[in-house]
Amino acid sequence: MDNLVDRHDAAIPAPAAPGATLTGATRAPIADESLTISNIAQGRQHIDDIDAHLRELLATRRDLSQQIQALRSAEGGPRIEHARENEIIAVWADELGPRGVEIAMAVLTLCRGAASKP
Ligand SMILES: C=C(O[C@@H]1C=C(C(=O)O)C=C[C@H]1O)C(=O)O
Repeated sequence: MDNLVDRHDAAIPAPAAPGATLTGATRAPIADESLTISNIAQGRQHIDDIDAHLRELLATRRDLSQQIQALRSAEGGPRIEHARENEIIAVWADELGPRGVEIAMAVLTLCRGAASKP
């Protein structure tokens, strides 16, 4: 996968090539770093790093989601599975409340496109 940390111009990058394997984190987990800051610029650098990490995770999540959707479609199933999505949304809601629901919905829309009308 591209080095997304240096791609501040990028929106959500293209998914990894089909068949690409997950090799784990490419940098030290942010949680291991000291997040005590001594100035605004340093705090903003941490935030930029976290945002880049989030975008990288989202690209990987979207790729996995699209593979699952393709496998289900190939078996004649629906692309979208509402029961599974409700489980995901509930976890985000438990952790973060109404804003968690909004984030979960945005993540799902990113990963599976717009839900078709019933
Ligand atoms: C990835 C899946 O397919 C769709 C996408 C989901 C997702 O991006 O999390 C969840 C449910 C489905 O609507 C799945 O069923 O797990």
